[in-house]
Amino acid sequence: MSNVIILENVSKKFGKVQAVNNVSISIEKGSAVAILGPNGAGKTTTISMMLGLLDPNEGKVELLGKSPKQVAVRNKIGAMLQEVSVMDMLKVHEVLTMFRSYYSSPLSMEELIALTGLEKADLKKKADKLSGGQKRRLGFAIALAGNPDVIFFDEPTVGLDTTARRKFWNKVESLKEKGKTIIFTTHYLEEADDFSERIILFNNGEIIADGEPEDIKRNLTTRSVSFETEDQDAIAKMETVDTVMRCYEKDGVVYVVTEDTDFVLSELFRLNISAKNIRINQGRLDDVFEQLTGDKEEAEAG
Ligand SMILES: Nc1ncnc2c1ncn2[C@@H]1O[C@H](COP(=O)(O)OP(=O)(O)OP(=O)(O)O)[C@@H](O)[C@H]1O
Repeated sequence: MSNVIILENVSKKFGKVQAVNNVSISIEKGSAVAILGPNGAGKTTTISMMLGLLDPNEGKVELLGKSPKQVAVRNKIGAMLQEVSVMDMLKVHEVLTMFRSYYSSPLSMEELIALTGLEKADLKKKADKLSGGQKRRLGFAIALAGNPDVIFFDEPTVGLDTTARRKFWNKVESLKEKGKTIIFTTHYLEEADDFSERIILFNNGEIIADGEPEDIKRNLTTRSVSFETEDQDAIAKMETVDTVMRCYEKDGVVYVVTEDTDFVLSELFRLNISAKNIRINQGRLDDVFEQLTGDKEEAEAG
């Protein structure tokens, strides 16, 4: 399969801040990729370089085999970025007509409405009179105006309620089915897990994990054995077991964090700890994320 985006050893500095550090990424045509990471990890900077909106200090960026700045490339991409500034005095249908005119084979107004969930009544409103959710839909429609092959979304669902979020992702699913390549950043791990087949996890300007959501979860999260027990010494006993990383109690349940849940289970029986409701828990990606954010805050606090 061909790559639509290639970043080779790309770095970007803002003054002394190393926003992106020696990042290499190839993205295949037709894939849906989530760029995930805590605040300030370098996600927006990376997307901006993919789009040719920022120049890297080092490294090479190719979009559809060319420089992202070429008009022929721009004609085939669409982007919904965090700050949408549209001409406020214009009505929604005027904004869309204007954007459609920039492209050689734009989507029809009807298709744009159907794909983005804009209501017919919204079209007559002035852009600055739209609600937050409606503005997002307009941003979405602007991104799709040129019927792009590659679509970028930078935190597209921030501030949307659950229903609006679900509707947005249903629409994105339909774009995926049409074979579009989709790249999005998000803070919502659930979204990355549900709507991408690949997660690229950023931290401090570097890629710290890249793979299928399942693999990322398996590799980055730790598993645990949990159980309920009357045994007051259960934690002390389990802490002596090989492979156990830590033990703690929460809401009356003892958690034993380990990479080898089979071994911990056998030790639980060997040590004669009377336990009920025994479970094996796959760690959650949210925990990894919280840990990364926590590490960063600790580092910043000195
Ligand atoms: N124009 C700029 N000038 C100076 N520093 C910048 C600029 N843009 C980004 N940075 C810095 O570069 C780093 C990466 O920022 P970036 O916006 O790429 O992160 P992010 O992962 O998108 O974060 P968020 O999730 O908060 O949007 C941060 O330390 C940020 O403060």
